Amino acid sequence: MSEQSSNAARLVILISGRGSNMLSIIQAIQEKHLDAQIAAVISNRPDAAGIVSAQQAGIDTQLLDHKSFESREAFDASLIQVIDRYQPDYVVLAGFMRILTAEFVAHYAGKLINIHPSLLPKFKGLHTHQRALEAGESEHGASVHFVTAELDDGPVILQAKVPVMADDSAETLAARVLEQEHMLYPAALKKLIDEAKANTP
Ligand SMILES: Nc1nc2c(c(=O)[nH]1)N[C@@H](CN(C=O)c1ccc(C(=O)N[C@@H](CCC(=O)O)C(=O)O)cc1)CN2
Ligand SMILES: NCC(=O)N[C@@H]1O[C@H](COP(=O)([O-])[O-])[C@@H](O)[C@H]1O
Repeated sequence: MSEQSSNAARLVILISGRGSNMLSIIQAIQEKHLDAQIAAVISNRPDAAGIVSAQQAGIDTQLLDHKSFESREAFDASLIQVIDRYQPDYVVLAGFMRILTAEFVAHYAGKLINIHPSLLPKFKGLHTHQRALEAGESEHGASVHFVTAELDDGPVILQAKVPVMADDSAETLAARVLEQEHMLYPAALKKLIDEAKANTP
């Protein structure tokens, strides 16, 4: 990774799959659109392709397989121990597919964010694109929000909208939304980081 400023925001990114949103953040940092550094990328799935991508970018990676733990609480407690080694300013969920416990959320209150593929508060949860089509929505999109114990219910930081086309499938709509996500997440992080700097004496 290229050098960042000495006070660059430290990010730990959590993924479960390909990590395309993680890659958009890496690119924004490399192109100096985002004054941040990625301290680590952590996945709950051994097969997450994004882990290889992060390693190729020279970023420290950790695997914490949730299936190796007897409970959600035990997984989350172990995840906190791993994350806290890096002392992040923000914990960034990027295609991370585990519901986090209230204890985990409270531990990172105000610094835990997620990107969700819908215009919250519409379509919380999974299968958002199919649900938007079934609801006859004329527009759809993605939201970056603070994570709370309640699923996909936290304060929205930034949103991006796309039109729903008459011949859209869930796949074509998802692709249009994902294209916007890749601009939205770096923009949302920049907003948070700039606001934090403005509020720092
Ligand atoms: N407490 C919270 N945890 C998480 C939030 C949140 O807002 N509050 N956001 C999600 C991200 N997410 C949608 O944006 C989401 C992720 C996962 C699931 C889900 O049902 N997961 C299942 C397992 C699914 C799988 O492994 O494929 C589960 O955890 O049992 C719903 C929404 C991240 N966490
Ligand atoms: N509930 C969380 C969720 O559905 N996240 C979604 O997973 C997709 C893959 O992300 P990725 O390519 O960054 O891994 C993205 O569309 C993201 O919004």
